Amino acid sequence: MGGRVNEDLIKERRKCTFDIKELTHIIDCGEENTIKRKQIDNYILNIKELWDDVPEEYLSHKERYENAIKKAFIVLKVLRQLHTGNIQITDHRTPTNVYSIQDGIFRNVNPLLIHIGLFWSTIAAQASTEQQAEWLQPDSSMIGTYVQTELGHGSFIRGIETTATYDSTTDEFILHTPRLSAYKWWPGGLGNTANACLVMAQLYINGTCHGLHIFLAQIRDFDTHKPLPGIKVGEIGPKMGFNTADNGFLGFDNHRIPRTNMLMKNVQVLRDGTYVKPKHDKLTYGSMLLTRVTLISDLAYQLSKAATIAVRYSAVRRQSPIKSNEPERQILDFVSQQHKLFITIASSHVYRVVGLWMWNSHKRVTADIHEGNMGQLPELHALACCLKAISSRDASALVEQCRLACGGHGYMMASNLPQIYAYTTAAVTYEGEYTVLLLQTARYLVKFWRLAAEHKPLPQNFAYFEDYIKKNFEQWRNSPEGIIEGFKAIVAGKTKAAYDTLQCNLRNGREFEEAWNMASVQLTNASEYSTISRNDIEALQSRYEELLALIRPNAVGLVDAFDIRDEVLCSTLGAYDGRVYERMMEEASKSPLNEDVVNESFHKYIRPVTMKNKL
Ligand SMILES: CCCCCCCC/C=C\CCCCCCCCCCCCCC(=O)SCCNC(=O)CCNC(=O)[C@H](O)C(C)(C)COP(=O)(O)OP(=O)(O)OC[C@H]1O[C@@H](n2cnc3c(N)ncnc32)[C@H](O)[C@@H]1OP(=O)(O)O
Ligand SMILES: Cc1cc2nc3c(=O)[nH]c(=O)nc-3n(C[C@H](O)[C@H](O)[C@H](O)COP(=O)(O)OP(=O)(O)OC[C@H]3O[C@@H](n4cnc5c(N)ncnc54)[C@H](O)[C@@H]3O)c2cc1C
Repeated sequence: MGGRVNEDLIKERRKCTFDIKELTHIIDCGEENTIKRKQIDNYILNIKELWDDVPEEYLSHKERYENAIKKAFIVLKVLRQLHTGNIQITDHRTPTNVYSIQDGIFRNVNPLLIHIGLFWSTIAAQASTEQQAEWLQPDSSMIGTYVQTELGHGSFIRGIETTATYDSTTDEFILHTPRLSAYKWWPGGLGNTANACLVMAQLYINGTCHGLHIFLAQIRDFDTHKPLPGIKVGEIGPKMGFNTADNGFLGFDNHRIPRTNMLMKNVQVLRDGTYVKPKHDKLTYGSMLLTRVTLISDLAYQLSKAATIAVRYSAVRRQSPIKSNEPERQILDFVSQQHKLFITIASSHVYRVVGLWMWNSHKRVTADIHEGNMGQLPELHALACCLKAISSRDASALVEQCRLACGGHGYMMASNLPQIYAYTTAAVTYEGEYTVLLLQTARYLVKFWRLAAEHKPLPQNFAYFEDYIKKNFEQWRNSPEGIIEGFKAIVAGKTKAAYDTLQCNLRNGREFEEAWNMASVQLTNASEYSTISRNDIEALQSRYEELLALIRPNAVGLVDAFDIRDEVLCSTLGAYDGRVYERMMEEASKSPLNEDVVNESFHKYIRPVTMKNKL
């Protein structure tokens, strides 16, 4: 759409006091990455077949999927060309995320997300060298997905009921779904797209259960795409979001696969049925760990999208004067609006930095695991659980806050904020539900509190537990370092309170698991345990208000620095030129309800009633 840039946005950009490009390079982890990202954006944006004339909200459930799958395979082809062509992507999961352009292409989810993001990466991480050589061919016919959750079990995966029973007479595993609750339910791409999958199932050898293992199973014919005999597969129906992802269900009726289809890098079943244990029995959960780490950066990116839309809109939107004799003000001038929006910008930066840090930690710990050293895995798991849980919860709350900050127009699908919210809030549940993951972190913290309480040696990371017990905490200091000390006190105080409740429940004769359940609200909530006083809180509050005023002139510059193209933002409210009302009117004109001046329902249903007595 042509036209001049909104005057208020022009003024905002002139006011900015820092170099926007420099911040973009920092966000991208270097100018080189910015250049690479822009090259890829331009390359993909020039593929005309990837862009729709009709907004996808007007398509049916079936049409949405068909449109998305058409685009997904164009994107897959591009990806393969990019990997072999002039523009090299070496590490597609880096938090700089050159893949962000897909948000614009799909306005929803790539139906091949799990194929690319989980299926291939699980094979790469958990299959033996020989299996990888066979399965990871660039021209493979396999379109796969990651099949773990069942109708009856998602969080408590030890409860999974699908079985893989070794038959040594034929050298095969028999995959079986014993009852309705054991049907696989949810995997992305399973409904219509995938012809293969990685299945999490309970391994049985000679009547002994060895727990959960991952198996590669073909489920549809590579040529006809019909389900193989013994496979019942389909799509689960419309959801709050993710409607282009054809999430599916799957049941096995004694479906046979070769023994060599169990992922055997860390654990093996030999020809005679001998079971060779892994070095750590949670290595099978490795894909969940990696996805939790990756998600932190993805959620930071979703926050930057929501902030960009809401800040630009707030600079363009004028409503109400502050003083009655003045003209109406940009809504960005209201301090309460700044509070809603600037925290979203800040949170995006926080989770971007933390996501990068976690990404590097994951790389380091994985390298250690390759060398046989599992020592850092529990800490990484505890951190990934907590950070995935809070980043998803914060991100969905803040995206919703940005939507509300755009008033009624934020409720329009054309603002794209409802879609970003639906996408973001799903992350609170998938890949480990919020509370369930927080309880994993609590379990880790309580373990170290017990050591502290028993005056046993603690790792350096937990020295602050000892400080808390010895009352070595400093008085509150109103500074970044002081705030960190305050948080340490809160964690220590909260862990102590939960631990004490746990001990009290145990003393009262409860079994540990029951006592844990009773303490679980305390184990997941945070309270104020620091030495902060009422005066300190008031000082912090006024410092915060001063900072809002300092950020205000740079607000548009800060979101411009995220450098998200209009084609990715897909928002009438958030486009770079700020021509909000023109874009809204243009989008409205695409509604099929505007095709006829008088809709035919008038003649069928309305007129017979309203004109009844007059005919
Ligand atoms: C150009 C365009 C291109 C487009 C291309 C697209 C490509 C995109 C690529 C990348 C972009 C990425 C963007 C990211 C977006 C991603 C979107 C994702 C979409 C949706 C995916 C959803 C997938 C799923 O949901 S899969 C299913 C996930 N399910 C879960 O997470 C289940 C949760 N439950 C559990 O994990 C477990 O049950 C549990 C951990 C809660 C408990 O397990 P348990 O009962 O076996 O254990 P215990 O509680 O008894 O604990 C025992 C012991 O083990 C430790 N433990 C547990 N887990 C782990 C672990 N993972 N690692 C290490 N240790 C572990 C635990 O701490 C205990 O230790 P103790 O010492 O205390 O005994
Ligand atoms: C959009 C989307 C995509 C998905 N994609 C995939 C996929 O590709 N592959 C796949 O395998 N799965 C997928 N899933 C499934 C997802 O991983 C699970 O839904 C998720 O792990 C939560 O499990 P659940 O549904 O069993 O929830 P539940 O565990 O039934 O949660 C319900 C409630 O019970 C509480 N609860 C459960 N256990 C405990 C406990 N021990 N202590 C305290 N409270 C507890 C929870 O906190 C929650 O409040 C997807 C889900 C969604 C929404």
